[in-house]
Amino acid sequence: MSTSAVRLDGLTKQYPKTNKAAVSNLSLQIPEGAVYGLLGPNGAGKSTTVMMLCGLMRPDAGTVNVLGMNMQEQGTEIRQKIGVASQEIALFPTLTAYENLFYFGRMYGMPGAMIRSQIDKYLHIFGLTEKSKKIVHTFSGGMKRRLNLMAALLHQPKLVILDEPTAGVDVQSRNMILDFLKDLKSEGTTIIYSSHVLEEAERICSHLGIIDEGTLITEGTRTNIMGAHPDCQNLEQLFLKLTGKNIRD
Ligand SMILES: Nc1ncnc2c1ncn2[C@@H]1O[C@H](COP(=O)(O)OP(=O)(O)OP(=O)(O)O)[C@@H](O)[C@H]1O
Repeated sequence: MSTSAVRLDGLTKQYPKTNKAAVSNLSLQIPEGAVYGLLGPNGAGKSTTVMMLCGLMRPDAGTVNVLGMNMQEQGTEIRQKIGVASQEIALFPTLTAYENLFYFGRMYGMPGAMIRSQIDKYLHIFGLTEKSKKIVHTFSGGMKRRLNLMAALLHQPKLVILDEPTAGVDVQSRNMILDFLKDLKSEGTTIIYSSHVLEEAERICSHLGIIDEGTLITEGTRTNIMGAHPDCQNLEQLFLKLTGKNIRD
């Protein structure tokens, strides 16, 4: 039996001055080594779930267990072992690419020599070696997105959480990012991937969890979920079948 990289039990969160929980009694398990697509329409509760999973937000009820540790008791340790690339680019625009990455390396508590070798490795993988001394605010959307991802990976986390990792990038950058994620999975890293781009989820995710209105409506391996709905030819059809066609605002 595979072990879980993440286990959420009965997670509930309601924001102040709202009349409905954003996440309601949500339980899910993410096996080690999975690429887990956390999918759902706008306002479904994905970001709220991810923030609780990263220890950035405290649930009203329920427990978060990451890499065998309890978030309430070992939050600091967990945060050092995970990598998070948020949808909002979290870089210093007036620093160079290299300076940005070095800053993140220091934040993770890595020794200087290790930071430098990791930076060199990732600059090469993501095709940014030539741009390492350029100021980030001169970068294209695709370059910023790749750098944002590199900053989340520098310390070789066992669990990587990516929120819309290809938002605003061109086809080439997207392809590079998705190929890289496949390689990362083959090295045994667990990846949580939250996105609205279902073709990408279809391409890279081994497991899916679909949430709507704060509740998990289906979860499992992609093959099993698709197999249970033979009337759906692709993930988009399945998604619309399970979450409906009403527009969410
Ligand atoms: N700070 C907040 N205060 C009040 N309500 C919030 C806050 N943040 C989110 N919500 C509400 O909580 C619910 C879940 O939002 P959340 O951002 O988690 O969904 P999401 O699935 O990530 O959506 P999207 O795909 O649009 O990013 C929504 O109804 C949203 O309006």
